[in-house]
Amino acid sequence: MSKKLRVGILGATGMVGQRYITLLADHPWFEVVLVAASSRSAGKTYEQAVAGRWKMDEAVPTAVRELTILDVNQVSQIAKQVDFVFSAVSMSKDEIKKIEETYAKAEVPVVSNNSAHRWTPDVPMIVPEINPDHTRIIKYQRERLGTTRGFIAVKPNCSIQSYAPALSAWRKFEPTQVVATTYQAISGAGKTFKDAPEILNNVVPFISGEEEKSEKEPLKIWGQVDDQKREIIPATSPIITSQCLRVAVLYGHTAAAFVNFKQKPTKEELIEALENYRGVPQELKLPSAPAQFIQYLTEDDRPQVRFDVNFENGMGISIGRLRTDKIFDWKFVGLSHNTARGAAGGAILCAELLKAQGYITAN
Ligand SMILES: N[C@@H](CC=O)C(=O)O
Repeated sequence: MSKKLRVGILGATGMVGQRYITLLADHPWFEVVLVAASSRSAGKTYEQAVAGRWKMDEAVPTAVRELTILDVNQVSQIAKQVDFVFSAVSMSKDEIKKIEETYAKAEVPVVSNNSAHRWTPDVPMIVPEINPDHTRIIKYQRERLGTTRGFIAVKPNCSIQSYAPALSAWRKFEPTQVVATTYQAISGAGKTFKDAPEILNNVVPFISGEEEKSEKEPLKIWGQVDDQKREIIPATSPIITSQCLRVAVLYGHTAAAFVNFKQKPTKEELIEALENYRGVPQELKLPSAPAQFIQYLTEDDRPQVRFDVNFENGMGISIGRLRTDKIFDWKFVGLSHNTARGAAGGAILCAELLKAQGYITAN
């Protein structure tokens, strides 16, 4: 068996960092050898640093308990010890942009959960089933950064994962207009019910920056690599408008969506397109790839967070309630796991794709 790639987690103590740690505990290709966080946690063991703030159901994996946390700003020291890093650092957007680029320039591939670089034109924003070919922009990014190994790749916001996969499966029917209302879990804000008592018996109709991300990010994912401009040119349709609400759910973002199409597909055609949607992760059988990317549920009261959020270990998308509408052509409800597919799990699948394509290698 070939040696595992050495991974560092930047921002290892936060909720997304903790999810990386648990999802990577028995990963066949990657081994967490380094954990980094802010200077407040640096010098502590991982177990000490997360004591009293560990939010996962699983115990802290034995292999990382005794790792000493490094300061994320110790870039050259960290660069020597890893083959690549996952970034879930919590800083201002400008600081994140800068530190992720510093790692890339230190020849460390960075797979990021943060939004800071999502609109950097030569940074691919990847959902491996949808736009695996966008990774070819990395050669231009490396030329700009002056690197041979280092680069930045990002995953999109968790809010889009409940409806963008269905719209991707339906691209051939040319969606023109989409309304998507999301009902987002509190873990998306890094909280549990213990930290967020204000959400009980409540719906909060505002999540900062979320609606813009929900409307724009799918367009970059459906865009094209322009070899002349050396950037990814976003698609111009469909027009998406969205409202994002925080609800009293721990894990699972639900979307209620309406769609108009240029072509006029039947319900059977739409369901068939969902169920047969396969991508490179399924073809290559990447370790975190769901066998079935999208399931269609026929029961009137599904998808439900309680029953469906863990479909395919939280890496599959559940769609249901597809029906015609008085104003739009079709409406449907979608559900995705926001910290698995929507955050750390999506980034791990992205890193698996990058390894399979030869962009992440042993240093
Ligand atoms: N911003 C999201 C998290 C997704 O990445 C949320 O607040 O739910």
